[in-house]
Formats: sequence, structure tokens, C-alpha cells
Amino acid sequence: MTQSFTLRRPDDWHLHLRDGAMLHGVLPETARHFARAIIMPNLVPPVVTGAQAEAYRDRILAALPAGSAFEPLMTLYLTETTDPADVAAAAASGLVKAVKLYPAGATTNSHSGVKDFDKVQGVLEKMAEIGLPLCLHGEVTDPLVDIFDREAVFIDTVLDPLRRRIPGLRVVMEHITTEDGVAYARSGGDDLAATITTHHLIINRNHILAGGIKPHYYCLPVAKREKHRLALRAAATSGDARFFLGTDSAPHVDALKEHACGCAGCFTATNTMPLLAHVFEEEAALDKLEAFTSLNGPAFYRLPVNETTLTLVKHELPQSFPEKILTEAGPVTVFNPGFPVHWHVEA
Ligand SMILES: NC(=O)N[C@@H](CC(=O)O)C(=O)O
Ligand SMILES: [Zn+2]
Ligand SMILES: [Zn+2]
Repeated sequence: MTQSFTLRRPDDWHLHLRDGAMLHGVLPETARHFARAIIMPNLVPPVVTGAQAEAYRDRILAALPAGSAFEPLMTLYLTETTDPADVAAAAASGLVKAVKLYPAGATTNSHSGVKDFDKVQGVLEKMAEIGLPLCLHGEVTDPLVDIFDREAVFIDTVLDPLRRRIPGLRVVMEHITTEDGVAYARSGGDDLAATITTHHLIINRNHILAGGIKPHYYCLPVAKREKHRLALRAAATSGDARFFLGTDSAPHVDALKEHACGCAGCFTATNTMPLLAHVFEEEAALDKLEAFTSLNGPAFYRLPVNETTLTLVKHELPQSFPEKILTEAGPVTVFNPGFPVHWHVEA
């Protein structure tokens, strides 16, 4: 017997669309299921100014499949020379919905990020004043800190002091991967939230490293021990308004993933919704899926919820997904959960 489940159309609160041929290849994958997405600004060169965000938004809209109502929600890449007035103007016009902070060197295309947090104090104060959220890649970059500890150390040494220094700053802890991240997000008020990816609900570090190295499971922050994955599952399926979906779907062509120095990023845009239905059903929490994908994010970003819906159907036989999508930049491997998935989005 098939089972079906309808929810308000989801949004993705952390998405990489890239540019050019890659943008054209991956955008339809997200636009098929999601109404809106927060678009990450880590292009080369990064999207720093309001004018650059507007031009990037226009390239995204031009690349949309005909008839798609998908709405890109733009962000600015915070640098040490970002102008608070430019940020305020881009937010006031409705163009920009958040500012993204990458600690310099923390992840893909983050070299223009922040080294000295004192230099961005003025922008962050302006953001607190106008209520514009700061999205954070929360990992320290100190080579002496173990890569599996970088998120927890960031919370203690950077995030908590930053929030004390700038009261009222609205912060999204992006792609949390640890029980420490879950606990810190829970400790905040309504000025603090956290996104959780699809893949971090499914894999732990063994998936990357045991039985041969699996480059398509490598992303940043890197997946941690099983107890952390379980903490993320508990948070995502709790219904707690501070947790919502940010897929961090981050396409890289296979040639750069299957490489001596492979890029970080999992591509989940294609099958995220069926995978989440699987995970939430396993946790006996299908009734909390809509909060995670479609309600908590808009509430934090102070945007209306979507009026259209999406229907997920559970079939008796496992459903198939493309192993790769073919873009003009090259093939991109779709995240493989490693188990049969019976859920499918109704066409
Ligand atoms: N998550 C990743 O592993 N990679 C992202 C960058 C990021 O979100 O940290 C990318 O842009 O490829
Ligand atoms: Zn990141
Ligand atoms: Zn990302």
C-alpha cells in the first residue's frame, strides 16, 4: 500500500548554486521541490556588495526553468572591508536576507573571509540594529585544533564571546554537526537558530573513512562520531523552532571530488526531500517534518510561509535517483544514502 504525506512547500536555508554552467545544471534540482533558498555567496570572486548580489540574483533568475516560481534569497559575503551602509541599503531594499561570515580559510572559497573579528564589529552592530541575520560557518581554522573539534572550539572561543559583545545580533549557526552545536543553539533565545543538513542526519565519520575513503561523503564541517549524528537527528525531529533545514547542497564536479586533494561538499539537492521523509519516519516524527523544512525557517527569517504544497509518496518498491547529474561543467554525483529509499516526491 502506498502512503502519502503533504506539507507546505519546503525552503532550503543554506544552498550553493555556484555560477555559469554549474548554476544552470544544479538550479533545476532545487527549484523542482523548494520554493526559496538562502543562496551562499562564496563564488570566486565572492558576492560582497549589494550590487554584486543583485547581479547574481539576476543570473539565477535567468537560469531558472520556464514557469518556475523559485525565489533566491540573497546573502552578502562578509569581509573585513564590508561597508555597513551598503549592507543596510541591501537589506532595506529587500534584496539581501542575511550576511555570511566565513572565518578565513575555514572552507571552500573562504580566503576572503574574516581573520580579525574586531574589523567587522561595526557591520555586526549595524546588523543587530536592523535585525539582519548573520549566518556563520562555525569552525576555527587554527591548524593546531583537531578538525573534529573545530566546531566545538569555535562555539566557546568565537561565537559565544561574539554574541556577548553584540547583544541582539541574530545568528544562524550553519550546518551544525555536533551535540555541542545542538546544545548551544538550545541555550539561546529567539535570536539564535541552527541549520542542519540532510547528509549530517545520515552519515557519521565512518561513512567517510571506513572500508576505503569516500570522497563524496567529505564535506565541511566534516561528519563526526555517531553520538553527534544522533543528537542532530533528535534536534531536527523535535519540532523545536530553532532548528531548520539548510541542505548545504554543495556541488563540485566529480573530477575535483575524486582527486588527491578533493573538494569539500555533498550534493543533496536532488533527493533531499525523500531522504528527509525516510529519516523522519525512522524517528517516528513525520509530523515534525513540515516544521523542519517549511515553518521554522520562515519564522526565524521573518518571512511568510509558502502557500503551495509538496506531496511525498511512499512506494512499496525502493525508488531510484540519478547517480549523477550531468552539467556542462561536468558530472556531479548525487548523495547516496547507502540504503533503499521508498519515498518519492509526487510529480
Ligand atoms: N560544505 C562544504 O563542504 N562546502 C561548501 C562550503 C561550506 O558550506 O562550508 C562549498 O561551497 O563547497
Ligand atoms: Zn560552511
Ligand atoms: Zn555551505
